[in-house]
Amino acid sequence: MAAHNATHAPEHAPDSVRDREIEAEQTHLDRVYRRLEEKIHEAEFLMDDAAKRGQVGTPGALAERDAQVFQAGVHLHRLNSEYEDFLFGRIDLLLGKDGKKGPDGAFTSVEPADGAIENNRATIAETLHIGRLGVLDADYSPLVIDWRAPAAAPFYRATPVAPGRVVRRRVIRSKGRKVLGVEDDLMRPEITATLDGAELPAIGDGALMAALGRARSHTMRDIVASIQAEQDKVIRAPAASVTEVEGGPGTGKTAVALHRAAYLLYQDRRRYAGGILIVSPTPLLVAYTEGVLPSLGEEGQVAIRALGSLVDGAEATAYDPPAVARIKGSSRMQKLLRKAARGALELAAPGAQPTGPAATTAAANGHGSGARAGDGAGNGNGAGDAQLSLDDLIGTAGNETDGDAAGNGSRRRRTRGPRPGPATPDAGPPTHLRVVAFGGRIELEADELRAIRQSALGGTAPVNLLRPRARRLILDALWTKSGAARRYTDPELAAEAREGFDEDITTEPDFQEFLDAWWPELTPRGVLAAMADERLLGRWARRLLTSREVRQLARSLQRLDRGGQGPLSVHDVALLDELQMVLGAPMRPARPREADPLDHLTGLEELTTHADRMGGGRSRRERLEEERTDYAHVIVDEAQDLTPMQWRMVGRRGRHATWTVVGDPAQSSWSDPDEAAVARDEALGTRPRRRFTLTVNYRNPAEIAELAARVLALAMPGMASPKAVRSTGLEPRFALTPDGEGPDRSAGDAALAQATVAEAERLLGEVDGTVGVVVAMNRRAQARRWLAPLGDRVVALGSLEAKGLEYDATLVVSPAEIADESPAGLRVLYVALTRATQQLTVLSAERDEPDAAGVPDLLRD
Ligand SMILES: Nc1ncnc2c1ncn2[C@@H]1O[C@H](COP(=O)(O)OP(=O)(O)OP(=O)(O)O)[C@@H](O)[C@H]1O
Repeated sequence: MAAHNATHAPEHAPDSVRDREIEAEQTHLDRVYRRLEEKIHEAEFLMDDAAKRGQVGTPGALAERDAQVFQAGVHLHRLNSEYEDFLFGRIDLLLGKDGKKGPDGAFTSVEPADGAIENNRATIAETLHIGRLGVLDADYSPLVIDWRAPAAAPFYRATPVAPGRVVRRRVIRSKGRKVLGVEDDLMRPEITATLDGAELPAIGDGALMAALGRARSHTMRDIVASIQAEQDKVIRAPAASVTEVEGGPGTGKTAVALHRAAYLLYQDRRRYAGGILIVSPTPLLVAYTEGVLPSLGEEGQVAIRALGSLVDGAEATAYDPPAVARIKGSSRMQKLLRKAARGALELAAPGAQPTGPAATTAAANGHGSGARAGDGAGNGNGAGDAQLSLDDLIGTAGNETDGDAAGNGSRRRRTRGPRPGPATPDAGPPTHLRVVAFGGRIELEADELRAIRQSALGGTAPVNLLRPRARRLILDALWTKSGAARRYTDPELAAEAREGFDEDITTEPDFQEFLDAWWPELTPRGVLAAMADERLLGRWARRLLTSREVRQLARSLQRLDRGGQGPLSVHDVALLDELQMVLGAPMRPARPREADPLDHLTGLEELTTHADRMGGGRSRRERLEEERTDYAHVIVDEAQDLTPMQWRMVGRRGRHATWTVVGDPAQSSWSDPDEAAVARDEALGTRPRRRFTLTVNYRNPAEIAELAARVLALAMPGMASPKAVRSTGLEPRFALTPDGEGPDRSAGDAALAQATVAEAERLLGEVDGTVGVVVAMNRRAQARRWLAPLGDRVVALGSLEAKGLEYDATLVVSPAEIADESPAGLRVLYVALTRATQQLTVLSAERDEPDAAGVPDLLRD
């Protein structure tokens, strides 16, 4: 049921009635604030009392005290927060069918009692006020119902078709403690209802329209006062599975996703506090939306992260052209990265931790080891032939030899030349290992070392975690070559001798250096940097990428230095995450994923809980961070844009999670949706799925939606566009600019700049709020320069950056340029055309082939 005809806006009531109704709501709000003040005093007393009780008591009592302090603190913090509209709704209801009340004091029945309406007349039996938090009066009657409580559901769900008990739904607008206005929707316009003997009046034009008409700012507002029925179903859907939501532009997918997070926290705070991750496509969308949850009273409980900052220490700042993005996002990268990680081992330095030099030479003093080995083999049992003397231990790199050191059996550390610094890729890994033991040399040559490496790499375990296995294989090989095993008939003695042998070798710093160089600890950034070498990449990418793709990929990675430092793209970040898995050691977030609610409480920052004190010295924050490499619920916004590699990255964060996935295939900027669908299925696993579709466009006026639908028909023939909920009577405007692609490109650009600025200025004069100017990605920087003088109400955006955002007015510059950017260009253009809440201007260059009216070819009927 479409929301725009789901509510009946009432006739205008006279001002005196309006004033009286506002006055009535003011009286209620005053009562609520008086009660809140009482609650604040109670909370303060509780905290004071708890602090006085100090450290005394049993562990159980202390834990209980901590819990009390925590609860009181959270409550206090919330009550003290300045909400613009703490109380925002009211429903007037008929008597319930069974007359039963729930724990919040409200009737539970959805349906009215038989006989509640007679001859189209009825009496209001219950009035509920809805707010951001529940507040009970001293006698436990509900003063305000939390918007997420079951009793509040009819506020969102009731429609004239299925009104249930609701007669009138009212949205109350307030600022601080002052009620500013009310907007009513009648769910049963055909009946005359009375409240306390007086007829129930209806005020205003309907809450939804009032909300939609407001000017947009740089941050998104919550929609708690006007959530529509189809949206409410998604918000309150059970969390036990995967909730998939599709809907066109402006249908409220992002808004619904955010409100769902708040709802889940309300439903099961113990499970979800700090454990919900919202993945957003861009930092711009994160910045736009991150104020919504705090406005719903959920400060610091949900991690909202952009795809480019999901990984420890990485922050995407660079942009990959579509062809490169396509390679990096493709699931072929999985295999390629595994090969690259294994291949990087051969390079000694790329990917190696830059700690410690590679062992290109080595010598050991052998004292401790020789003595110990001797003790073990000789002393105890007189097995004279067991004189193990580990004299020297040498690893060599390249063609460097250590004949002297090996030959003279010196027990002193040799004097060396300057030790090598951190290994460079050119140095290569050591190719020999030489140990002098039992007075003779034991050597492992290049092919033997290679065979050992191959054998160690045989499994699927992470490369860095295979090092101990490789070390063991080396020791086995050295022991076998020493022939020592043959000298022992007694297995116990043999084992003892072997133990001594191993210990002597492994405690030598030079052996450690050899290992560091031969099996370096690889880092994701290092491996990525190694892939910038086209020749190596070509080897690793055999049968996976074409030679053209190899060239494109290698070039794009050349913006990183050898350690892998340098600007990363959003696609590189997913590769780093994959490499982290291939190499081993789980990623940790750089920043805390969630703020500890305790930190927000004035005066409580210093407080430690009993659990903290018992927690082995780790802070509460540290424990929370550790717990949250895996989330309890993952919400993916703009899911249509995730590449296969990004799905893998996000999937790893929700292995045990339930999911909410919202998106619109028609807005996908990823070129191969089928490949992404496979990766998405893998990430979501076999959990049952619940699907919802949102059908009403709350953002664009019908005039703009209609124009965008023409591009939708080209981009995704047959796909239905959502129904616009309102119309402004303002048709989109078409403007022309001289061609930007002529022989003198700079002259063309100057003309484009002039036209862009002029149109943006015109729009600034037309709307109160923001103006978004959308250009092709490669014009981003240019457009920012052009528009900088116009102030911060104007924002210049590359086409891919516009995702999810909205502006009062939008200027789309050269649709053809945007559409030609990538194979998904038409869908990206569809996104650009659906950003405006009020006015749209399309500026064409010659490339757009505009007609006489200035309408570009792509947008003609
Ligand atoms: N029930 C509602 N009441 C008031 N405003 C609403 C409602 N639903 C959505 N909106 C508003 O409509 C606009 C579009 O919502 P939102 O950005 O969530 O849509 P979307 O489906 O994510 O769009 P897109 O796919 O284009 O990113 C926002 O300004 C949002 O606040």
